Amino acid sequence: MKKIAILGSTGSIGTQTLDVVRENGDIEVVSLAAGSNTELLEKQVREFHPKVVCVYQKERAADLKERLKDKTVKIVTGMDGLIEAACIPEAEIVVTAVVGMIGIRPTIAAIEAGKDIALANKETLVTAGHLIIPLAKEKGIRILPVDSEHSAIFQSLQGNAGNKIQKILLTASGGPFRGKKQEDLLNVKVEDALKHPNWSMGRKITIDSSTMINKGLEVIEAKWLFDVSVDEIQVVVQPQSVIHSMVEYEDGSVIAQLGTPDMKLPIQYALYYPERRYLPGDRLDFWSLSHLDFEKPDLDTFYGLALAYEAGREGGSMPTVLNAANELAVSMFLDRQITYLEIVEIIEDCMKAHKKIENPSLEQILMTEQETYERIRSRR
Ligand SMILES: NC(=O)C1=CN([C@@H]2O[C@H](COP(=O)(O)OP(=O)(O)OC[C@H]3O[C@@H](n4cnc5c(N)ncnc54)[C@H](OP(=O)(O)O)[C@@H]3O)[C@@H](O)[C@H]2O)C=CC1
Ligand SMILES: CC(=O)[C@@H](O)[C@H](O)COP(=O)(O)O
Ligand SMILES: [Mn+2]
Repeated sequence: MKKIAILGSTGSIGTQTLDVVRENGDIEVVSLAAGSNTELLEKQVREFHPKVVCVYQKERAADLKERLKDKTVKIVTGMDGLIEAACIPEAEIVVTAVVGMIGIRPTIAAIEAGKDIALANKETLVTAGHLIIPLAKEKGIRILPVDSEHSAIFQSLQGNAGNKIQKILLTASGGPFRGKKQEDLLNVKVEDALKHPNWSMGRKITIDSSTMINKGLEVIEAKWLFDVSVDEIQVVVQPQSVIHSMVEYEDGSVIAQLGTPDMKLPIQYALYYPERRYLPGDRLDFWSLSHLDFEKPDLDTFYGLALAYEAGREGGSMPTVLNAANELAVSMFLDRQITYLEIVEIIEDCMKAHKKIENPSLEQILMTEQETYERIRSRR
């Protein structure tokens, strides 16, 4: 039995990971972690019987203890608890499906403890890729991509070890506002931005897709995962989200991975790599799929993507500023404290004001995060 830990088990990726576990029947879940959703954590503990369960918010721990008083499960909380869930000795693979750069410390701790990482939590690699990738190499652990595009690239690289990549073609749906101009986005409501055309996902990433900041984060994520520069990554809008990404080799061959938009595929591929298993669900039907479209991204309207390229080129602490500013701005937009267009305005303002640190330590990354939050809060 393969043994896994799931950080972010109550979210979109976390629950789909548990679907994959349930459908296969040969994976043991040894720890679970979430932020505050004790109701769902209780159900998950009763179904999957982990040894450790973490609820990050300390004020929710008493509720979880009460709910699980008849069960023999260790209940932990806070950052120490999240790290304990990530480092549980039994786990071979840690699925990092928490949202945001809160994932940095447990991911680093899990790598140090020798765990393979099935990585969905892109914000961790965006902000701390320069620490995580060398550490993973040093410890000889695998970082298996879960993000659909990165899984597609990883799949397109199979059997091509040693061959030079000419470029990575990172596909984007274009989000719900594809084809719109800045002036069309003045009055965007939260509900409009949460309508992703193809994927059902958590709220934060869905907003990120609508601004195309998600694609910007993915460019930086791909830079770290595949050891390329951001300028070797070309974003291609593919509105149907059927081509999940592609790799162009130096002989001009382009290898792609295609499929229906279903995150269970990359999750299962990461958990069983290099094995492919049967996955129930819809299949692509090329007789009814009449056409596929391709477009160049509109970097004037979606200039957050251009800012992400800039942050990726600059490196150092700049991607942390991009990411932290986005995390706070998106949560403020979701709380209806700022307008839609202010999300990217805030990111640009924070990046302009930041004095870059070349090779930031973990402490400097977390300090930069706090400084970015303080700058945004002092705007009001
Ligand atoms: N959803 C998708 O299809 C895809 C997601 N990703 C990436 O995967 C990650 C997760 O996304 P998604 O599943 O959509 O997000 P969700 O918002 O659906 O889920 C987030 C999860 O993280 C937990 N969480 C939040 N804060 C903490 C904390 N401080 N400590 C522990 N757990 C915490 C939440 O717990 P609680 O429920 O208690 O708040 C929840 O389980 C993101 O980085 C996203 O970019 C990448 C590709 C596709
Ligand atoms: C499913 C997944 O991996 C998301 O990151 C998805 O790619 C979002 O879609 P867009 O950012 O392309 O709109
Ligand atoms: Mn993606």
